[in-house]
Amino acid sequence: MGGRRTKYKQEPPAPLRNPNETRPSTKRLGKRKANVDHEPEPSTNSRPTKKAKADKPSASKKRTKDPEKISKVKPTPTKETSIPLSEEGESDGWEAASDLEDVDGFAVDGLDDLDIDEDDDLLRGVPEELDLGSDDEEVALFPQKGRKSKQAERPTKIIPTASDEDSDDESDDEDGPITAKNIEFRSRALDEEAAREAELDLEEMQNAALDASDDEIDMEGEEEDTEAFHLPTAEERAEEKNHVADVHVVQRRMRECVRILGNFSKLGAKDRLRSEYVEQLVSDIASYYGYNDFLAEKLFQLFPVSEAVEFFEANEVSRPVTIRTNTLKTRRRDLAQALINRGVNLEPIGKWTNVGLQVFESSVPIGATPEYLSGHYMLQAASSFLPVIALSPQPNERVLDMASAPGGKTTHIAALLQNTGIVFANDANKARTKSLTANVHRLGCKNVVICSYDGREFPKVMGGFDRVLLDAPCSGTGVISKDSSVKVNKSERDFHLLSHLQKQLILCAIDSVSPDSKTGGFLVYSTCSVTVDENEAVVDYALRKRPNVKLVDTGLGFGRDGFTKYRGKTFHPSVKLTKRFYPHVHNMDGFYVAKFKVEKRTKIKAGTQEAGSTNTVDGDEQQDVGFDSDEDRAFIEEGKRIQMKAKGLRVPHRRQSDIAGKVVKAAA
Ligand SMILES: C[S@@+](CC[C@H](N)C(=O)[O-])C[C@H]1O[C@@H](n2cnc3c(N)ncnc32)[C@H](O)[C@@H]1O
Repeated sequence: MGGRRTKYKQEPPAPLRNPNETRPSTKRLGKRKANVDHEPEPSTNSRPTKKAKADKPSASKKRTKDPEKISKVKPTPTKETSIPLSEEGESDGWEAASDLEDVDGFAVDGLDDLDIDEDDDLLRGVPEELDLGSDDEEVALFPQKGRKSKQAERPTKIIPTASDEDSDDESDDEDGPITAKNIEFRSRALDEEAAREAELDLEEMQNAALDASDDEIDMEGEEEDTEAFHLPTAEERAEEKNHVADVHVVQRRMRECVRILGNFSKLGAKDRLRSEYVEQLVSDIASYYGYNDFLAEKLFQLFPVSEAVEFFEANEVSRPVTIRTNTLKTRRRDLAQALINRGVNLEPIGKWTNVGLQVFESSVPIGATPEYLSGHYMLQAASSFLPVIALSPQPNERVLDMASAPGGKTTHIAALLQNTGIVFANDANKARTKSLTANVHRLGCKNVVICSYDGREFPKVMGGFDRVLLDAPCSGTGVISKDSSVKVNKSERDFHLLSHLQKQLILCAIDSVSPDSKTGGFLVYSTCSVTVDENEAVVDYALRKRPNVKLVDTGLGFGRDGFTKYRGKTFHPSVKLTKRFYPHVHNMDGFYVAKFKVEKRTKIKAGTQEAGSTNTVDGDEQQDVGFDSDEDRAFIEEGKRIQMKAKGLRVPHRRQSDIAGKVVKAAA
């Protein structure tokens, strides 16, 4: 039996890059699909699963068949054809490009109460990345080819489609192009595929027990390898930092650390601590994938050891290009047919959406087709459909999209409202509302009012909404494959400031929802970040500050449950109802979605409420968001300090220990 030891010995070193060299891009779009409907359990074993093995033949079959499929309709793009998104290879006529230029404007407009002053680079820096986050139309402008990562080779399908499996139904040729006639059939086939996947999952779970006993056997032989592996001492690590690390050495060391940490009591060197292996692994991950040490560690902590590596690997690969059918103008089957006729190879995304299409290859610029220009679809990341599906707006409702530019979700809401009711699409960054306006017009949304307030001004500006979406400004740690600058430009302080802003915004969003709504009374909070500070911690804070809200099921049907415990913090048990999405599990951007039901405020007896809470009055009266608890003091003081400085007043020096202590406490 080939144990792990044998596998590692036989495995030739994978092609590696020098971490100090520019990393060749691994981006190649739309080639891989995976299964969101049946998400795999976190892998703790690097060997291919049985399910994965079973998937392989159909995956390779698909690769060989796709070009033929296209050639029936249009000149065949080569297998290496990337997906042009516009004539020039960038977003021509596509607002996302201008969004990037708007970034500075956003920094000033969006966060001016949040301590922006001239020499506070960090505060300027934070928002610059925020809007790169879940901007829907920023789907990989330049699909590139290059090193195919381990993640890209994973055969697990994340977005299942009918044509991945042969159909028994001879009335529909799954290898043929999607037509108006067969698209219904193929959607049905997705359900069947999902059922088959469920069976495979079950089988895989049953086999896991057998695999575990195999591992025991493998481990015995592996001990020899452990002897050969030397974990550098602190001095050796310091010395190594002075040189360019050999990537082969780094890669082997990462593999060894993962393996040893998987069974530390047996494989760990007797004179070394587990934490030393972890420290080495995090440091190697940071240098190998190009993260700063702080962020590498922060992200590493979210997962079991071997899964963490999968997450980092997945961030090196582009997510599939996906589009959302604008049902105000067309139907998915008609859009699919129109694009197929233009030489686009596409398929429905998965059963969880009836408007999404995944684009595999295209011989035309997907961001400049006549269908695109006439608003038949939005280029939109699959993850970005999720908050609106969770929001589930109903016709004739009054909806607030509190941070809406460039409008991927606003236009989706407008479509679900079928152009009835009203959507207030707000964004603090005035410059970014240009692209929002353009998208609203292009998609033919007639029920949208665009405004530009700081979200923290709601509900003073207006309230009483049936539903509110807060797709919050965030660090973008879920979209690193789109914006790799996040890897190096986020510090601890960024996360504290962001988390604080998100906490302020979520309270304002809650207070903007009408508890008297006949049809709604819901808030959806989402981010394109995977950190707990920006997600569960914010949601938990809202639950504590607003006893009139409760979390409800998102209705999404997939995704990992939110953390209820994390690194010594305990959140409300209902935080489990919130959902996390990961690139390495769902093959979509990292994302977080929470759905709240807002109830009527009740009178709470004096003394039972934290200072700063607003939930002390009956009726409609909306009060200011209180931020006077201990938790907020550090931020308030920091804000005052910066405001004084901006006014030219003499500011007392910031005591380092004070700031670090208070801010860390506040964020805890
Ligand atoms: C993640 S993006 C929103 C993407 C958008 N929902 C979509 O689907 O296209 C976050 C947005 O929040 C905006 N923003 C930042 N701070 C804000 C604030 N205090 N109030 C309102 N909007 C804010 C940014 O300008 C940015 O456009």
